[in-house]
Amino acid sequence: MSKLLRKPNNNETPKGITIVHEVTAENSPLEYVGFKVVDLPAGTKYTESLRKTECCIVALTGKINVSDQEETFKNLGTRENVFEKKPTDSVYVSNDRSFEVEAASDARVALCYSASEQQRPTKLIKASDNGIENRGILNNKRLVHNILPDSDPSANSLLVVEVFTESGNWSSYPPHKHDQDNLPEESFLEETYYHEMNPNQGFVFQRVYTDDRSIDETMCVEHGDVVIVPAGYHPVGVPDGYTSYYLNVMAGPKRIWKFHNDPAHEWILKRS
Ligand SMILES: O=C[C@H](O)[C@@H](O)[C@H](O)CC(=O)O
Repeated sequence: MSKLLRKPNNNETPKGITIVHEVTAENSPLEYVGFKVVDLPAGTKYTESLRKTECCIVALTGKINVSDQEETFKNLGTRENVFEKKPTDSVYVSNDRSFEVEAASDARVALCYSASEQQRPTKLIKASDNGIENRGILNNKRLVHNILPDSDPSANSLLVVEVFTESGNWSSYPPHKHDQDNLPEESFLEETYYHEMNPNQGFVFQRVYTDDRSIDETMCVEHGDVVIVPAGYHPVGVPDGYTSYYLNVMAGPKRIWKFHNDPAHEWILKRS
């Protein structure tokens, strides 16, 4: 199995909380991005103290209350299933702060991390704050919810976005990359994909490849899997009959999303 593909670990804690995924600098090739998926049964609490990292807490499904020990945001979350395709609520918590996530119902939460030195205010990112985009044409149409885009100055290095791709369509397509710290041409952002499928027995194909093919992995990605993108192009193809969801976390030396399309496939954009 590709080293870029992570199956759910489902590590249960004594409190009954399940750490579904945990991607760190220690267990991955990533230096800037960290990622967790946590399942919280109703009534349980997950707490964490951040050091020099910032975190965007995304209420993937269910209802949660989030506190940073100074403010409490109650009744967050808008959906029981991501495929309701409603934007959801998130909370940005900066470095050197602690937070608590309390499950008001059974909940699945994504914790999106990146390096941060300059502490910023905690911020509720309401579902209605998400920038909505219908991106692409023909068979590369997708729905994008910009949760924490580079146009939002709330964070130091973190970018968070979720994408829905319908049956028979491609996304992150034409293939693009952002693995060079070479602005204004391109920015360097590592990336993680957290995937869900509807129906959940489905799969997508995701390829991660570099120009020199030093990385060239084509993966069959299933419901609940994570794909790690340290570098390279990273297109996703969705088989007929299924809908794909993924949550992206990106971070790098500069908080700008400036990607470079694979020249071999950029002609795709010229069709009407
Ligand atoms: O670089 C960003 C990620 O690849 C996705 O968020 C991608 O941009 C989604 C898309 O445009 O299909």
